[in-house]
Parts: sequence; C-alpha cells; structure tokens
Amino acid sequence: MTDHDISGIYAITDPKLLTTEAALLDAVDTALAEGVRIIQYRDKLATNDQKLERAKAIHQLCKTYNALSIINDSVDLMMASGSDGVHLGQTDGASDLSHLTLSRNKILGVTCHDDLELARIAERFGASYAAFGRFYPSKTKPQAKPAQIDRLIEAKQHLSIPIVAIGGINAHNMSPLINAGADAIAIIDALFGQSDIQQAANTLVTTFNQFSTSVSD
Ligand SMILES: Cc1ncc(COP(=O)(O)OP(=O)(O)O)c(N)n1
Ligand SMILES: Cc1nc(C(=O)O)sc1CCOP(=O)(O)O
Ligand SMILES: [Mg+2]
Repeated sequence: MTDHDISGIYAITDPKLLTTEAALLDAVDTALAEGVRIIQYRDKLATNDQKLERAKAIHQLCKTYNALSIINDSVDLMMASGSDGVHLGQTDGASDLSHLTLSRNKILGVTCHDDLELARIAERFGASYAAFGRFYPSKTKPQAKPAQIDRLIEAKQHLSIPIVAIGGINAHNMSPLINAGADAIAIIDALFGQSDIQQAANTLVTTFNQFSTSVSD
C-alpha cells in the first residue's frame, strides 16, 4: 500500500494516438489542466532514450498539477524517471514489490483482468491498486480479456486497496462501473483519441465527479 490517492480519471497515453513528443506533452498538459488526476505513460514503440525523456517530462508536468505519474511495464523506467509508480500486468513480472511501495512509497498497480484471486494476491504482496477489465470492447486493445461488472462489486467487498476499471470506457458508459465500486476510471481512446482533447477531458472529469458524488451520498 502507499498513501497516494488513486481516484478519478486515470489517463493512459498511446503512441499511436500521440505520435510526437510535442503532441504527447501537449495532450497530457491539457488533460491535467482539466482535472485528470493520474497519467500512465504507456509506450511500446519509442526507444529507451525517448521513453526516459518523455517519462521525465510527464512526471514534471504531473508534479505541477499535483497529479500522479505512473509508468507502464517497467520498474527501471519508473526509477530512472522519478515517476510516482508503475503498472504491471500478469506477464510483466508483477510479484512481491513491497520494497518499492513500503520503503520508497511508490505506487504499484496490477492488472487483475476478471479475477478476484489475482487481486487478493496482488494486495498481499503490496499492490497499491487492482485494475479490472476490459469492461467494454476496446479499440486500443481489442484482444483484452472481457471482465464482468459484478467483479467490481465483489472486489469492493473483499479488497481494501483502490479499484481501477479499464477497457472501452467513455463518459456514456462509466456510471455502472463507478456504482459498482471503481475508484478510478482508466481511459485511452475516449480521451487521447478525440479531436478535441480539452473538451473530452472536461466531459470525462465532470461526468466522473457527478457519478462518484452520487455514490458517496
Ligand atoms: C490501469 C491499467 N490497467 C490495466 C493495464 C493493462 O496492463 P497489461 O495487462 O500489462 O497490458 P499492457 O498495458 O502492458 O498492454 C494498464 N496498462 N493500466
Ligand atoms: C491497455 C489496456 N488494458 C486493458 C485490460 O483489460 O487489461 S484494456 C486496455 C486498453 C484501454 O484503452 P481504451 O480506453 O481505449 O479501451
Ligand atoms: Mg503490461
């Protein structure tokens, strides 16, 4: 566990949508200015040098907005860039990384697909949040395994770490996920795939706030 706040709109970057460094940083800045709380730098195309430069720049932007910076797939890149945390999938070496979460206060997010048991294991080895998905068909990752909304209800009952929902989520379909217990909503295409990123971010943040307020009332 860490003492970071994992909630709200959790934006994930995609090099196929943000094809230059300038476009990436501009889009991240815009999303943060509209109230996005968490940015994950996810880039399976850039060189290592480019990734380091971009991860550092995103971390600095996040600091300016008091938001969190998370690196996809690589603990080494998280450490080298000074980012706040890492997101690991089941084949990315997600394992006991409590030395990072406890002594260095880094965030560790773990992909749990549709499986509460994976989330329980992740929680035991010190994960900061469990990510479930994909809840809707995803343009970005069409092959992602489907997950049921009931899993969020179960997870809310049995986990004490925050819950992130991912996969095909937009402003029109996020409310059942928030009602079922998602603390944060992870989004790629419905944000960075839009022609007006500022408008998209504003709508996503406003919608999340409306539905999460009605859940906590
Ligand atoms: C918040 C969040 N949830 C799930 C994922 C997927 O991670 P993974 O299964 O490792 O797949 P890739 O992103 O590496 O393709 C994620 N990145 N972020
Ligand atoms: C990266 C990723 N992981 C998923 C999972 O289910 O683990 S779904 C996904 C893609 C999310 O992008 P979009 O919001 O465009 O659907
Ligand atoms: Mg991964």
